[in-house]
Amino acid sequence: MSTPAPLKPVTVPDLAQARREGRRLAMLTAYDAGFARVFDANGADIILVGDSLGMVVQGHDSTLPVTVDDIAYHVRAVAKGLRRALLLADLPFQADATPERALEASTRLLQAGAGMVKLEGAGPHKLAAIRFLAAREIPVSAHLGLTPQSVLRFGGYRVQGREAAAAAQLRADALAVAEAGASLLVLECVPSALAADITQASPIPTIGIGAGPHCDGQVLVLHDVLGLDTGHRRPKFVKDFLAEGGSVAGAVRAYVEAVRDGSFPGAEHAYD
Ligand SMILES: Nc1nc(=O)c2c([nH]1)NC[C@@H]1CN(c3ccc(C(=O)N[C@@H](CCC(=O)O)C(=O)O)cc3)CN21
Ligand SMILES: CC(C)C(=O)C(=O)O
Ligand SMILES: [Mg+2]
Repeated sequence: MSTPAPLKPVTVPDLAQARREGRRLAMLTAYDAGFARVFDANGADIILVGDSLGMVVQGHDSTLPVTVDDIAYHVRAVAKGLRRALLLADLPFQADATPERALEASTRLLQAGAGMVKLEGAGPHKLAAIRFLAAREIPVSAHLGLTPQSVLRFGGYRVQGREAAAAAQLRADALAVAEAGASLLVLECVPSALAADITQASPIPTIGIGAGPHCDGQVLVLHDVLGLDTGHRRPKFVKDFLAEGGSVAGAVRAYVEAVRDGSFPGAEHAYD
């Protein structure tokens, strides 16, 4: 019996380095130490404690009920399972309503074990929060396109950026979040051509979910990568990797491999 070789943990600068080297990033959500451990051991680069937990763990039909306490609880659990992957934590609904609230929530999440926080949108308050956090040594990921915390305004979970004006706004927002200091950008449910254009224009790496194959990485929710029925409508962009992987570990290996070699997402998982 030998102890496993020490793993080099994924750091924030590694994200930009991966993009420069053309290595795609594979990200998954996890909510507990058990899954986090298996995801980490099988190659996931980033583990997200997403506010999607409101839907897939708590059973709500939106992410709005999730609190900072909820995210912090799951961050503590997930952190115990990680050796290599970067731990990203969502700022839940209204935790980013003011820069001061965002700083307090983010500090708690970093102290609970996260390495970066993510917030949705690029409105004036959101850009101010990104700027405030980045200036205070808190790595930030932005999240644009279908931002689930905007579900009441959107009137449902709809593809974003289909019209020319909306696409131009999204492109401008992507540049603005990077300028404000974000180090990563999640693009959710946008047409593939728009995500490709934004990825090319963006100074920071992009991670797609329902954003086609031309992003610098991909993310899926744990339940979706394993084909679980969550009781909610199954989005077009998900793929059940358990079928081909044969086990949870095998599913993660298949997902990571497919992201790295560019075979996932296929045209059937994208919007045009
Ligand atoms: N299990 C799960 N997976 C997710 O990816 C996810 C969650 N839960 N909860 C939080 C948000 C909500 N998300 C969603 C939910 C529904 C659609 C959806 O039904 N999309 C339609 C688009 C219809 C259209 O405008 O054309 C689809 O058919 O894919 C997309 C993203 C993504 N996030
Ligand atoms: C789907 C991803 C990007 C997310 O924000 C979440 O899981 O909450
Ligand atoms: Mg989220």
